[in-house]
Amino acid sequence: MSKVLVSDSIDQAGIDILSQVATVDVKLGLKPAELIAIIGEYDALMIRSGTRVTQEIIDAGTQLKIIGRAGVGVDNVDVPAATRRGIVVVNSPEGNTIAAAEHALAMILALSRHIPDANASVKRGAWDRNSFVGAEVYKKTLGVVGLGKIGSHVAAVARTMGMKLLAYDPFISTERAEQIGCQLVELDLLFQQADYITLHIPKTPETTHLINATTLAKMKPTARIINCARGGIIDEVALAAALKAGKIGGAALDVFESEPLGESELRSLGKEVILTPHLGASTAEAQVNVAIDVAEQIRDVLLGLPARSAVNIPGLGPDVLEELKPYMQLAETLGNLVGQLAGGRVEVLNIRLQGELATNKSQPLIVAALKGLLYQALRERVNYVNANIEAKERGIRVIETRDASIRDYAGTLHLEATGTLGTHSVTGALLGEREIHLTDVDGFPINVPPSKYMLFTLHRDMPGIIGKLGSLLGSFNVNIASMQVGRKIVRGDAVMALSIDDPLPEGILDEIIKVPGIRDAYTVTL
Ligand SMILES: NC(=O)C1=CN([C@@H]2O[C@H](COP(=O)(O)OP(=O)(O)OC[C@H]3O[C@@H](n4cnc5c(N)ncnc54)[C@H](O)[C@@H]3O)[C@@H](O)[C@H]2O)C=CC1
Ligand SMILES: O=C(O)CCC(=O)C(=O)O
Repeated sequence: MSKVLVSDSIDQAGIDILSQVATVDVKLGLKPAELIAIIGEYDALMIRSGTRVTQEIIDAGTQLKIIGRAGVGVDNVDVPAATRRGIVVVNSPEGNTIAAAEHALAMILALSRHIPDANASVKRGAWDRNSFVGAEVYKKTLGVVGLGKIGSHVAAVARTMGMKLLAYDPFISTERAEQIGCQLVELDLLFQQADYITLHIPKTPETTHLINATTLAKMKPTARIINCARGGIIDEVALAAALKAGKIGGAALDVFESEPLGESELRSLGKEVILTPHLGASTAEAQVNVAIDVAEQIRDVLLGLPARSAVNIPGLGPDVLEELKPYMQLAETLGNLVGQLAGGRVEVLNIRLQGELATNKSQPLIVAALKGLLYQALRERVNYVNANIEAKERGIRVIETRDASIRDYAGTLHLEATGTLGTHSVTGALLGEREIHLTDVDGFPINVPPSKYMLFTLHRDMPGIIGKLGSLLGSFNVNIASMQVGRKIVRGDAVMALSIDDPLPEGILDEIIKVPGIRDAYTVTL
């Protein structure tokens, strides 16, 4: 019989499901070394946010087939390490949506009416009605940053309380925002106009310290900020300083840069600050939902069936998967690339399956391309199962065509996306069995393997331009690993594809497009 280790507190409903197919050991509060010492015995590990599943733990889990996260965020799991070891990582993308949204709404009201401090004062024996005069949310402006599952629910409820809604989400269409009753605006405008700012975004390199001294300075002195998403999106030192100086009105935080919260200025502040110990998902209902959702997936995988919310591998049958695997990777890479070239808010994605890919068997490649396209917005939360639904919810129209007559390689995939940076296209193929190559960018033929950091320019093919770009990158200490120019006619328009060793430093794109002959430049991280 398989063995499952449950190392965080999980609802009994989940344990009951696991017990149908496995011996279940519940061991809470294990130290990393203790977990490393025993994980080798187990086929599956089920966790919440308390256990950090590091590379060492994954390496020690020699029998592990699946890690189940009973919740949304998988940032406490080293997913790439699990993927490398062939371990499926599953989560519950929706089981605690309502709980987290209601916690954010509770924070908005509790902050407005000083409920935690008023309660504490009565319990201390006082009857002080003057210190706790609050503010109404009716007719106030709520700025929702991140209009995904939780943000949308917060917005929908806030609307019924008579709040005016602004939203910032570069990956959501205007139509989708309007359906929820939100006006999509740029972040600066949201910061300037909102009375309440609520964060519902993942923590990514782009969102880390999104709320910092500079952005806090743009807010109203009465603004209240709520973070029930992820610690680290707010610079806590800057927030405490802004609150102390009266530069903003209040803050309610459920998540922290480091959890459990250690020494912090925030603890010393008064009724304008509410702190909860990562309780967003802590409702009886959500805990049953996530426990059942994740336990069922662990059970299925242990029985050799696919998982419905795998964050790192497709929920497809093993035969199809084996055959299509290299092309799935190609489709994902091209989706990610064209999404970044087209900018946010992609409205239309054209996918052409060419050559031997022009058959119905290749259908999963469409999902893989969408997964790649949505990666910048959703990170690990987009998977092969939900990519279609997520794209639909974002108002992305997918047009698929097949052309078996195009046979320059065995099979090629052509993707064209229209977003905030206009329409861009990429084509790719496999060289040999599985080496991905870009064969065309924006209609210009090239032949380069994609790399983690890339720079593309659209320029005029003329003497000296490569040298000038090389020197400019050199002056910013950017090392070029490879470079190729694609052109249709000599001295006409051309595309340059550069692989670089590190991400481009800020501001350099503006300098690049000043180089005479260069019309546009795009940087991507794959
Ligand atoms: N406090 C708690 O206990 C809980 C916290 N969470 C956290 O709440 C957050 C939101 O979760 P969901 O709504 O389920 O996720 P979701 O994936 O449905 O929505 C996230 C939204 O953020 C948007 N986004 C991505 N990058 C952005 C950026 N740079 N600027 C603005 N928008 C951006 C995406 O387009 C997407 O619409 C996550 O960080 C999740 O881990 C989730 C459940 C419980
Ligand atoms: O397990 C928990 O309580 C944390 C929930 C959470 O943050 C998530 O699902 O992303």
